Amino acid sequence: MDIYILGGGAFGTAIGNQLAENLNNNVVLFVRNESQSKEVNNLHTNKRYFPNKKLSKRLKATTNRKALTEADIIFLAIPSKKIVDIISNLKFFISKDVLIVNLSKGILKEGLTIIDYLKKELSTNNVIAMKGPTFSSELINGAHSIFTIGYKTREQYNRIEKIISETNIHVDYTTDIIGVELLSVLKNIYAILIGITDAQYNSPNTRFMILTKSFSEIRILLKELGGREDSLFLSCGYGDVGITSLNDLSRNRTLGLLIGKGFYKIGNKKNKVVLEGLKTIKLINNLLSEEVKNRLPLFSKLASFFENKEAFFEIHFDSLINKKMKTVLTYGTFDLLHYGHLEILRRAKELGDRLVVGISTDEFNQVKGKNCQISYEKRKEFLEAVEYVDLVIPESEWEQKVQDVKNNEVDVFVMGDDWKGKFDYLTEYCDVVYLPRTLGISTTKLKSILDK
Ligand SMILES: NC(=O)C1=CN([C@@H]2O[C@H](COP(=O)(O)OP(=O)(O)OC[C@H]3O[C@@H](n4cnc5c(N)ncnc54)[C@H](OP(=O)(O)O)[C@@H]3O)[C@@H](O)[C@H]2O)C=CC1
Ligand SMILES: O=C(CO)COP(=O)(O)O
Repeated sequence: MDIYILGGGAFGTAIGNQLAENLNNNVVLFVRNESQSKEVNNLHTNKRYFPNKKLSKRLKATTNRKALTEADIIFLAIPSKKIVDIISNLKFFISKDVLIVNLSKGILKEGLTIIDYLKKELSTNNVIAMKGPTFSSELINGAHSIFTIGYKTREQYNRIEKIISETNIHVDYTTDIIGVELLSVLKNIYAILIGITDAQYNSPNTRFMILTKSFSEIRILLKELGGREDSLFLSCGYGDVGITSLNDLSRNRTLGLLIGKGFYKIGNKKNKVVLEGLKTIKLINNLLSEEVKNRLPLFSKLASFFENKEAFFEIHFDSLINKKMKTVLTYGTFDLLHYGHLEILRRAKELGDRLVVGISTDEFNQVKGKNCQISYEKRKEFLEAVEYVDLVIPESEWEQKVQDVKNNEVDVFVMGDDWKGKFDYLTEYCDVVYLPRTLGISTTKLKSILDK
């Protein structure tokens, strides 16, 4: 298999050297500097990145763009901010059949993933992600290391499986390519935060408190930005967040340590080190609504620190961490449960941590003149099976709401906006929110379809 690696820096060299262990792989680093190419080919070293390392004699290098036309697989091991320039310069030498593997841990302007950019720019779907808890300095020394492959077709996965045999590279895999891309970006952001925390507190208790909260925020971000929650359990998730946040080999964590100790000046244009996390905070922040940001106190604090060029990063534990548990209350009949119901329950739950749902009893429905298809007991069972719902209580009369709010220590009362204004009297006891209804679906509509 002919493998070309764009980038002969630390990571490109490390992974190339390891892939060269497999005698069926012809591995070539594509570099921009002729003297570096000669050094790799003749002296089998790349001293700028690994001063003490002799590389495999089987690892080659080139500066010749035409050579890329021979590739079966091309790996991208270049900083994300350079990708657009480099690919637009090389795209005429990259054939449609080649498998492109993105190793770079960043996103592009307007939140475009590198994968989506490559697909569009190279007019191909043959693009996959490969990210893991893998420091170059470890990989170059042959440490057993794992990556998550974010792929779409079996053929793509097979090709990777083939080239990693006989090496110390291992893989887990998912079809959630976007999740793999996002996690590789988010882990850098939170590694900066853990670095700051360690510099300021040097306390395992505090570190793991912030790390636990970081995982909760990463989970929210992953879901909001289109990834799958279960990808967090792969090596690109817990693995990469862990290695980058907790190890001083990480550049992002080191940046956090410098900020925490007061050494880092925001806006330092002279920096040559690849700091993917720094660039991505703003890009991710621009993608989020205010409602989502409110659920991400750690991320929001970091974003405002960089945006406002604050002099000192301070963790206000009371506001950042000791967020009081919020209870949300809503009411309904929930007859013939449908996706409009699920939508309102999901959005209600997002306003707090615990969702209580009052459902009208069969007797109360009679008072209201409502004809229900499903009994109270069955409707209760349905609702209890919904993951957003924590408690179901009976609603037997109109007047019970104030008492329910008090009994359940409710912070937010939520109803669909068809009730707008009707429950404003509850603002004396809690916040009152009217959520827009989901268009195109209602129980009335379902009943009329069933009647026909
Ligand atoms: N998938 C994974 O598990 C991992 C991925 N990474 C990612 O890999 C990427 C590269 O990181 P790393 O190797 O550590 O960084 P390095 O700084 O060590 O290397 C960067 C490479 O990119 C090249 N480069 C930079 N600018 C240009 C340009 N304008 N034109 C052509 N080449 C350029 C450099 O060339 P030159 O030497 O000539 O300056 C160098 O070869 C990052 O996105 C990083 O996040 C890192 C670790 C693990
Ligand atoms: O991605 C990495 C380890 O998996 C390297 O992290 P840094 O870029 O923070 O050094």
